[in-house]
Amino acid sequence: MVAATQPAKIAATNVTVTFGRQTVLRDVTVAAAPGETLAVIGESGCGKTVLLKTLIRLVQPTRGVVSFEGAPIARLGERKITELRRRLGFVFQNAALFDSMSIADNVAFPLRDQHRMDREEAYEVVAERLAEVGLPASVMLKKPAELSGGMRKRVGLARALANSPEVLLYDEPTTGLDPIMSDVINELIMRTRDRRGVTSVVVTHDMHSACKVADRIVMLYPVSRLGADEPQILFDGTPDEIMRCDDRRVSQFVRGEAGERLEEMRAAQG
Ligand SMILES: Nc1ncnc2c1ncn2[C@@H]1O[C@H](COP(=O)(O)OP(=O)(O)OP(=O)(O)O)[C@@H](O)[C@H]1O
Repeated sequence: MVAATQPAKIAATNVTVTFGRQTVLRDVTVAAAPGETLAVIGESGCGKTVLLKTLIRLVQPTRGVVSFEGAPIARLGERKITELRRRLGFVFQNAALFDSMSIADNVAFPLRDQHRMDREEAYEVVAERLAEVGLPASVMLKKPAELSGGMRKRVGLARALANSPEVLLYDEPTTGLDPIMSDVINELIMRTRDRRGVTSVVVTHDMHSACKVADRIVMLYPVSRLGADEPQILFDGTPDEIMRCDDRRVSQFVRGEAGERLEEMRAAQG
């Protein structure tokens, strides 16, 4: 349930991010209410991952404010930001597991590193988290290379859940998976929201996944393709509304049509 009267759990307000001469985010405002699942969609390179990294201060905005429960995070010292990051879980695009560590040690990592749990205590939590993502305890002793891509993604989610975060940030959770395994991940995202009441931000270019898991969808467009006064957020609304959106750039993305990209390719080929 989305509580409209509470401040946003996590928000970026009028955020601009520039690397050298390239502006990747331009005056972007997005907010996730407590318990809400927000999907951020858009074509490759439009700045989705940069937005996610900005929300957890892995990238500093050139302008604008990122806030957590209404409080700007820019002024937090290193100790406070470490405390805040413990309240967030990050599910990386490629699962980002340590190859040389067992699955158990990968999932236990935040518990041992941040909570100073001993191995035995941490492994009890690990077994619970693995069960929560539908993996048997028998995977604990395996190495990441011994698992399928879908299993590794689930281990990545189990690790993000280790600290019982209040906010989960997912970077392309279904990329590279077959449709069945993608749906398993979608179901896990929804189940995690329902069971734990977490706020979620899901970056994806998988429209099916966005429509299934999200309460609200925000679509970004690459700054390089925009006019000087055009907003970078082309759409902000529900999955039902995006299906009826009459902005050609939005409907082409929703339907997976190449549109003017084909014309550009033909022009480049002469
Ligand atoms: N640290 C960085 N330094 C310089 N440029 C960067 C940095 N991080 C990202 N970029 C650039 O920002 C742009 C947006 O990248 P980003 O990874 O956010 O795209 P995306 O929308 O997530 O794409 P994809 O769907 O392909 O993952 C790209 O042109 C990328 O090269």
